[in-house]
Amino acid sequence: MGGGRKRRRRRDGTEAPSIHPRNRYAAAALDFAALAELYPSFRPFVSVSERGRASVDFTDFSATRELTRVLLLHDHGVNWWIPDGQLCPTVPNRSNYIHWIEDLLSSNLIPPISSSSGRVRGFDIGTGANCIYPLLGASLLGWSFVGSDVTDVALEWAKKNVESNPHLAELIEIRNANAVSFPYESEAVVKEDVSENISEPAEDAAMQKPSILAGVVKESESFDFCMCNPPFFESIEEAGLNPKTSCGGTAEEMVCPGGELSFVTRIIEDSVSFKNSFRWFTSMVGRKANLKLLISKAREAGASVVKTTEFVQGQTARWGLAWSFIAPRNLVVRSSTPARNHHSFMLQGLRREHGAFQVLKSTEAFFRASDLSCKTDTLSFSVDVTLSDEQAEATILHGDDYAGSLEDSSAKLQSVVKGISFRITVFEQIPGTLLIKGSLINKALSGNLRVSCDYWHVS
Ligand SMILES: C[S@@+](CC[C@H](N)C(=O)[O-])C[C@H]1O[C@@H](n2cnc3c(N)ncnc32)[C@H](O)[C@@H]1O
Repeated sequence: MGGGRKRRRRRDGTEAPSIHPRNRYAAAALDFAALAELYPSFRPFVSVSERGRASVDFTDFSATRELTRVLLLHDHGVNWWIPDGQLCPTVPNRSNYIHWIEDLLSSNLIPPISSSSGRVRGFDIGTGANCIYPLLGASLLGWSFVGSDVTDVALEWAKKNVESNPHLAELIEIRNANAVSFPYESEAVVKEDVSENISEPAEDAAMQKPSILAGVVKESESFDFCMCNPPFFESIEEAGLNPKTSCGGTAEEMVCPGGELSFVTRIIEDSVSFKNSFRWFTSMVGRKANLKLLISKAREAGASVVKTTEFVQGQTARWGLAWSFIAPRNLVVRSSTPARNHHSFMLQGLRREHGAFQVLKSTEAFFRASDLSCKTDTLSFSVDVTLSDEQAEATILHGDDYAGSLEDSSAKLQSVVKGISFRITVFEQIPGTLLIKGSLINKALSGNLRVSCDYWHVS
């Protein structure tokens, strides 16, 4: 629907995160006019400019909700509704988190948990009235879910949204985390970390805090993953207010004492008791400063693997944090090239305490093993990798993503395939965190070739 999406760059020149390539909204912008044509109830919310451009007023909650409703129905076959004021999810944004989990599950880094059946099973902490992650995960990928929440309205409407979809109903169970409320044991740790920001007395709040995993997950249960879009904010004023959109969201949905740092810290603390019951623990995180703190907390808690990503989320940055306690399956360096014009590789099994130098040497060794020529500069911590003309031609011309016939593409590309080389640079950010960047040396090729690297921290 509509025109293609362009890759965006930030002011500092780094590439902004892009929509997940498997996201069904990755290829083209939403075509509001076409949706309005198909769904009369959506028509009043679409205005058309003099130039014929259809748009939706995202500051209008009713418009945002109707768009979500028609997208879920049209693209996912899901019947859905929420009452006024409840948090209204943006379907393309929420889909990115689902696909990231799909990537985590399909990676070989850690083995499946022994009790996993054929069907992927997830736990959505704070599923909300909208129940969006279970509905998307079940309809897109056939996953089964337990979705938990604590408010009456969320529990009632999440159940309604499941029941309105008999084809998915068997896959989704909604649980009340309030039913197992008890004082939270590790409050001292949370209080210490966030005390400056807490807006109400932490001890009172602790006495009322419902459980997150403890007591909600049953004893013999196991899950492939948990996910969470936590209440990000410490006060409703802070939640307030993106004037550019109206996605609703009540105080119960958006706010908790200590904000997301406290909430995700509690998930991390709970995860220690459930280390053998979940393959991956994950959460969304709204602030980069919190992401760094939470990475450290996951490591301190003994996670064997910690992984992060950045999500495309409109104007707002959001991150994904994943951790696992399961021992990594293999200690190897391996490549993964889903499309030949996207040259990506993954460094696995490097010990966490390995510094930039060892990572640089592993990178070099990986490319040498693939018969590529490498020049390492230990002063700038970079390795320049050059493909022979034959390797370059094979890389580009057989790219799965390349549009057009092989003959056409061959003619077009002969002039540009010579001399592909790219530079991998290893940066030490905060101690214990390495950033590995791949960039093309010949910028003229950037339309045809992408280089990326994931570095898996393993302790
Ligand atoms: C930001 S909303 C997310 C809703 C939905 N998952 C989404 O992405 O739109 C956070 C949800 O967490 C719920 N919540 C708060 N504390 C919880 C707890 N201890 N266990 C489960 N859910 C909780 C809130 O009621 C709210 O519905």
